[in-house]
Amino acid sequence: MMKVGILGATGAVGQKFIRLLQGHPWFEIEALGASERSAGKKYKDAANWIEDVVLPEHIKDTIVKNCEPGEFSNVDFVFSGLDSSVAGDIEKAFAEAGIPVISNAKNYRQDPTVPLLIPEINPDHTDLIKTQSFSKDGKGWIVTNPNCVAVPLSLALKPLFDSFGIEALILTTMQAVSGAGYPGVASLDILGNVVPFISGEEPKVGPETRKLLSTLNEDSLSLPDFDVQATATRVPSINGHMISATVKLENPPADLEELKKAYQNYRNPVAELGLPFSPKALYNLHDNEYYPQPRLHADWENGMQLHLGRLRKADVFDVSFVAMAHNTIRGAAGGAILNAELLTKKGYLK
Ligand SMILES: NC(=O)C1=CN([C@@H]2O[C@H](COP(=O)(O)OP(=O)(O)OC[C@H]3O[C@@H](n4cnc5c(N)ncnc54)[C@H](OP(=O)(O)O)[C@@H]3O)[C@@H](O)[C@H]2O)C=CC1
Ligand SMILES: N[C@@H](CC(=O)OP(=O)(O)O)C(=O)O
Repeated sequence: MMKVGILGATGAVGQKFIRLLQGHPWFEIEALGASERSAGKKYKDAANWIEDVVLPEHIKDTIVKNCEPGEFSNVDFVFSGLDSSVAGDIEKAFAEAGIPVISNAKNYRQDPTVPLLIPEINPDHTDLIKTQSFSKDGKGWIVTNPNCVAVPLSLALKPLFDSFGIEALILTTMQAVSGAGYPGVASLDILGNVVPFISGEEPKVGPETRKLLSTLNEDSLSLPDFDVQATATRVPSINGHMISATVKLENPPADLEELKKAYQNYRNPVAELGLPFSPKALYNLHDNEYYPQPRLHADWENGMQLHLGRLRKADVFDVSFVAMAHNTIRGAAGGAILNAELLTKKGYLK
């Protein structure tokens, strides 16, 4: 068993890590960290537990630590669910101290030496770790998972990108309230309502999607140059970010059957590795035109599946679809755990 620490353990994503790591066959929680507001307290007193399962007994009385590397000397690596206002400095300090960091925060996603990782899309990007110089002995490094919209979007685009090439896309997101953390969006803003803007969200979607779909040559990435126009909205669903997208392709398919085949024939590059958090079926192609729906489908395959619906030839551009995935599982903590599993199989974590 590897011993793991969780930075930002009291937050929405930190709590999801605690929940998802219960009974994990390879990783066990050794240490929990948060701000100085929480440090020194028992976890049950520091965190406002919002998961819909009982707070695990052995976590309740664990004393929360400050997020300082010296307090995490017993761990093999840390997951970070830190607020991005502090994640940059803290994650760097851990990597410099020789502790690998598997992060959810946005701070290092565009660093050219840091893998922005989705195992089913770009598992070879893990080799960028060798180009990092956080710690002299190479033991400390950072790997990030993408924004919770870039995750379902890139998964939905990958088979299209490989089969037909992408020229441009236009998308609108419908993002669940859990994406804003806790307490998040004020109830008077979101109940019975839609808010047509999420601060800072739209500019991340294009660059992260292009990095995920880039090719690793030697020790640097060569990025595709398709344009992305995103509109990010907040809707009153609890979990599951939905995206409506229309895509212009370089070589459009002849018909809908050829389009569907691109998904059906997509070879998941990590399918054979036996990673515990891998969904059995990566893509769920819904034929029912009323699906996918966040409330019905976000939890399928333990929240790790990508749901696709309304797949059709478009009137404007070439292809339209709706994509949906669980934002705090596939788009955050679950995605990070899957990343750690891949990094274990590849020998980066031991
Ligand atoms: N929610 C989502 O769907 C997704 C979130 N993310 C990213 O994950 C991260 C966490 O998000 P979320 O859980 O929603 O945020 P929360 O606000 O719920 O949690 C933030 C965490 O950071 C800790 N923290 C804040 N300030 C400090 C500090 N100065 N030193 C140490 N720890 C500190 C908090 O501790 P304390 O309780 O003591 O204040 C808390 O544990 C963010 O970077 C977010 O952008 C990524 C993908 C999806
Ligand atoms: N901004 C996302 C959640 C998030 O934290 O994104 P990022 O990890 O890119 O900061 C949302 O509101 O749904």
